[in-house]
Amino acid sequence: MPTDVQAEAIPLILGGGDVLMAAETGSGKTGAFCLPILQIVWETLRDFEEGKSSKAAGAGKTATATAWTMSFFDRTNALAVTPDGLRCQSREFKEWHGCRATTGVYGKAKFYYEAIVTDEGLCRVGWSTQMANLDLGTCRYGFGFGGTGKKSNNRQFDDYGEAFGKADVIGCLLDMQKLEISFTKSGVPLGVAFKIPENLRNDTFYPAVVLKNAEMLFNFGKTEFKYPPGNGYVGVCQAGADHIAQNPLASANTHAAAAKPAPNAPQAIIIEPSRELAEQTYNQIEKLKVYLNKPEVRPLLLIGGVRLEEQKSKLQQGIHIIVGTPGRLEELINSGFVQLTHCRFFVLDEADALLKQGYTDLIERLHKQIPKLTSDGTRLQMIVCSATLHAFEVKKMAERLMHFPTWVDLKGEDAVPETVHHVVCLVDPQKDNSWHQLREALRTDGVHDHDNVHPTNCSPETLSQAVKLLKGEYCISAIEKHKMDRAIIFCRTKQDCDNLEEHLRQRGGQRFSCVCLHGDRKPQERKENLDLFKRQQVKFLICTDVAARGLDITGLPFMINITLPDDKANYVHRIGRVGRAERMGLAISLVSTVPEKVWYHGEWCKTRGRNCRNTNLTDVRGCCMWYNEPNLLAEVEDHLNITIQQVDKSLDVPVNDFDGKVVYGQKNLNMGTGYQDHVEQLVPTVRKLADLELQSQSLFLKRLKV
Ligand SMILES: Nc1ncnc2c1ncn2[C@@H]1O[C@H](COP(=O)(O)OP(=O)(O)OP(=O)(O)O)[C@@H](O)[C@H]1O
Repeated sequence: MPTDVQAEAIPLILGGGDVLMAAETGSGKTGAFCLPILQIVWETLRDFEEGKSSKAAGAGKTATATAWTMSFFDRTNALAVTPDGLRCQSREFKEWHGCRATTGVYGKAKFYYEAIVTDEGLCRVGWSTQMANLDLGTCRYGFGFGGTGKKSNNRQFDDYGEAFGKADVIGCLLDMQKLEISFTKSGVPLGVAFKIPENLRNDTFYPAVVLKNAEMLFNFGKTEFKYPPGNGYVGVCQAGADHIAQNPLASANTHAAAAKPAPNAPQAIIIEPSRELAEQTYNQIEKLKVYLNKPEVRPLLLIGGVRLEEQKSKLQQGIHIIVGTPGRLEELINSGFVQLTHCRFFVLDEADALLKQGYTDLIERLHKQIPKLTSDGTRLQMIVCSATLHAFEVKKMAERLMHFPTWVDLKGEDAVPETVHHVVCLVDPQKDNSWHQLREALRTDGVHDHDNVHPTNCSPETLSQAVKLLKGEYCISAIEKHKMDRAIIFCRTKQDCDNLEEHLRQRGGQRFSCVCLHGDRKPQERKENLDLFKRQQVKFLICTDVAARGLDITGLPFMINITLPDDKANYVHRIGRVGRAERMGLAISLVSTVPEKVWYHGEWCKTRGRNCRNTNLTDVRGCCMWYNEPNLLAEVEDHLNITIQQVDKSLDVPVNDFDGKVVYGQKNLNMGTGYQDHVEQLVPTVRKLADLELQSQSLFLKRLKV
């Protein structure tokens, strides 16, 4: 059974659309893009084998040109054309992007079409010959009328008619008898704009448009014109066969690069923000592809930490889908080891993380290099997903790069799945003074090594140090209280992870067996540690935000936040490591009531934190800051529009707020709609309704008789 997001997104992707997929953690987004991609890639491979090289699966079917549309081919790269070929859009703010129609007209007759302005922005529309450049009106062969009330030909911009904008209908008239071009605005004639030079008398004229952050809809006469011009003009659609010519640049054949892809030219590129996620998605593809054989779909994982030679040799053997992290991927593309000629799917998983990690330029560079149409005429599809997709940067990127994307957004802005119970435990060193005499205290991050911290003074530094010590104790209490034998534990820094690992091992030995996953551990160790945890050979995985997103650990019951994440979106991702695939999960966040002084190594820190002891604050280019968790908590609550349940030091999770019968890590049998005995439950109510209906109808009939 598909999950909700899969039921929505898979048909859209199979149908050729660009999709922005925003659904809760653990809701099956990976399958939602891997399944349709595998299907289409496999179909395309099969067609190649059968010699049908240009069968356009999915998007391509609708995208092939019908007689009168704007061309998918004869256009500049940032101009998008809808699959029906009747709407053009460009979201470029700085440059003009243009397009010509698939068909043109010639000979002694009068022709007409309408262009409707459907958005704000700048438009210029009109006629051009094959010789014209796509920036309509800037050469001798293009004749345009612009929204600012100017006509232009050969870069000469003169006042004409009046300005036009959103919702206006521009009629474009071509009189090849008198050799005149004129325009109307919402039915009002604006007079002759251009005299067509005699030397162009026998040329074919094509409808043409150029846009700057704007959108226009075209009617070539297939549907009724809003303002039929009369006076002998015919819609271009209705022009006779002896008056029309195909635009030679409007056919896919003109782009016929080698139809069969080179071995190193994948059909899909999937970018992930971390090695672990890339590997997980790659494994998912490996699992799903077993249902598709002959031809075999070959995925390849491209991540740092793996020998380049190994990856290059795999590329030469032939690959179809690449899953990778941004750096390694770009390296191999730039050095020519990956070709983009046949890439028809460009997927950004955890897109907001990729953008926040500073990969915006890299993504744009890659997108620019990928042909918007493959050699067999299929349009590039872009799929972007995350549980926290409603970020400003994502929306901006979607506007720039995506082609009329559809949002699959089942629960609106960032939401926490019902399967995740999440609570906060306040750590208050002023109320809880157990830190005064701890015997086996956690080794802390050393921020206060040179401060005068002592239980007898209540300085901010002392309280901050106390919080660090208490959190080590609370973590153990949480584990013991909930008899956790499997949990993922998030710390803020790599050093905090290492210290907690040492603490748990010292305090519990095998009972608290644990491993770390963070950026300072070697790739091989990261992989081994994650595997150990997934195979349940260790109980606890201690990690930084490198593991906050996407990691899918079957039936993981518990998660502990030692500190709230700096980025509020990561709260959703961190707690989403539990409560996946309908299983229940409990997430406990330890939140300090007082400010905690923590490390923050900015770009000015020469060693980027390694052996750094600069405890000055960041405002004087030091490497520490005061972390204010109550504020962070308020931000998270505000973002999610909820109040997170608080529990006290006992870490009792109230059964009234959550269903006490829940077993974390298992599916909740009490959840759902109770459809099993749904009918029986409703029988008495339906019967009662039927009786009432009968009574009311009888009353009505009786009244009629009276
Ligand atoms: N149709 C399905 N039926 C049952 N289980 C499924 C289905 N689709 C996916 N799953 C399982 O659900 C779990 C979560 O899926 P996935 O990792 O794709 O979630 P996600 O939406 O990407 O979450 P995140 O936002 O945390 O990355 C996986 O274990 C996956 O195998």
